[in-house]
Amino acid sequence: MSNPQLVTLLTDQALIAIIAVIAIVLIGGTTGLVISRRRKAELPAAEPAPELTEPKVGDDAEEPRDTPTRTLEDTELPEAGATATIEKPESAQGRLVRLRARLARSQGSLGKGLLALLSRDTLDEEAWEDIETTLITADVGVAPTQELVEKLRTRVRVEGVSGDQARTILREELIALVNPELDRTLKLEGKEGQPAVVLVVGVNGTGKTTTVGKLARVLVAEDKHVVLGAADTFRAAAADQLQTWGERVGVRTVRGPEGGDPASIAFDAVKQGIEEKADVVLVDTAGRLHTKTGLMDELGKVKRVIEKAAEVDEVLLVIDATTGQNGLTQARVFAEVINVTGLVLTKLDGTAKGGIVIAVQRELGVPVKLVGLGEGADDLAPFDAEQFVDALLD
Ligand SMILES: Nc1nc2c(ncn2[C@@H]2O[C@H](COP(=O)(O)OP(=O)(O)OP(=O)(O)O)[C@@H](O)[C@H]2O)c(=O)[nH]1
Repeated sequence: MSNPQLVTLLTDQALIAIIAVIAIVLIGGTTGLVISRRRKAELPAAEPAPELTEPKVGDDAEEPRDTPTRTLEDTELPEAGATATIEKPESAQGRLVRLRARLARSQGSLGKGLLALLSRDTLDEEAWEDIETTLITADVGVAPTQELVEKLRTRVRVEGVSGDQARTILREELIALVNPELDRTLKLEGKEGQPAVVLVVGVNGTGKTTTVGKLARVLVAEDKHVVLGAADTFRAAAADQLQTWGERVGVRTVRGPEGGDPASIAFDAVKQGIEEKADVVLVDTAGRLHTKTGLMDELGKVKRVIEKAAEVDEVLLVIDATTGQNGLTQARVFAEVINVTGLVLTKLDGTAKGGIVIAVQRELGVPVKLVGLGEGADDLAPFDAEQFVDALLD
C-alpha cells in the first residue's frame, strides 16, 4: 500500500470513530437531561422562605384548635351504669383511725413537751412558767392557758404527780378545756323533706373549696344524695375545682358564669337540690374580706336568697390552723357578720399549734366540728375532743 492510500484510509477510519464518539456523547447527554428534568418536575415547588418575626407577649404558643373547647357547664353527670370512674370515699370511722396517727405526728411535740414538764421531779415556778409558755406557743390562748395551769397546779398539789398520774391529770384537764360537752354533729336534717343546706364561709385560701369537696365525700360515704353550689364566683378556678371534686364521687355541681351573682347560684343550687330530692346541698362561697360591710352584704344576701327556697341549717366557718392569731382575728369578723354554727380547722397537719382548737372555740363560742389533716381527698375528719387529746399525748 502506497503512503497516500494509507493516509486516506486512516483519515476515513478516524472520521467514522470521531462521529461515533460524538453520537454517543450526544445521546447520553440528552437522556441525562430528560431524567434530571423529570426528577425536578416530581419535586414539590419550593416553599417561599417564611418571614421570621419575634414572638410577642400574649401570642399563643400553639395554633388554636379548630374544635371548640367544651365548656364545663355542658358537663353532665355520668350515665347510670357508667359509674366505673366514680370513687368510693373512705367511711368516717376508717379515716378517723388513719388520721389519728397523722394528728399525733403533727401535735406530738405539744403533748410530749407538756408531759415532760409536768413529770419533772420538782415542779418549781420555772417549770410552771415553761408549761405556760408551751401552751401559749401552741396557740392555746392566754385565758385558757392560765385556767389550765391553775387547775393543773391545784391537782398536782392535791394528787401528786407520781407514776402515770401526770398523764392522767393532763389528759383530763385538756379534754375539759376542749370541752367534750359541745354538740359537734352536723345539722343535716332538712325541714319538711327539704334538703339540709350547709353554707361554707371563710377567708380565701383557708381551704373552703377543698373542705366542701371533702365533706361531699364524707356524705357520699354515708349514702347521702348531695348537690354542690359553686357560689365562689370571685376566683375563676374555684367552680372548676369544686366540679372536679363533685364528679369524682358522682355529685352534681351547680355553677354560674364567672363573676356572676353568688346569691343566685346558691339559690339555683338549693332549687336543684329540692328538685333532685337531695339530702344535702353544700354551698361554697367566696371569702373576700376587703371590708366588713362588703362581706356582710355578700354573705347576708346569699343567706337571705337561699332562705327563699329552704332554711340554712349549718354555716361552717373554715379556719386555717397555720395562721394562728391572724386566723382568729379573721374568724371573729366572719362570726360578726353571719351566725356561724360550726368551725372547720384545716391544715392541722401543717402545724404543731393544735392549741388553736381551744382558742378558737373559746373566742367564737362555736364548736370545732371538722378538722382537715392533709391535702388528700379523704383527709377530713369529724372532730372528737378525747381522740384529739389522746393524739396529743400519744
Ligand atoms: N396540708 C393541708 N392542706 C390543705 C388542707 N385543706 C386545704 N388545703 C390546701 O389549701 C389550699 C387552698 O385550698 P382551697 O380549698 O382552694 O381554699 P379556698 O378557701 O377555697 O380558697 P378561695 O377559693 O381562694 O377562697 C389548697 O392547696 C388545699 O389543698 C389540709 O387540711 N391540709
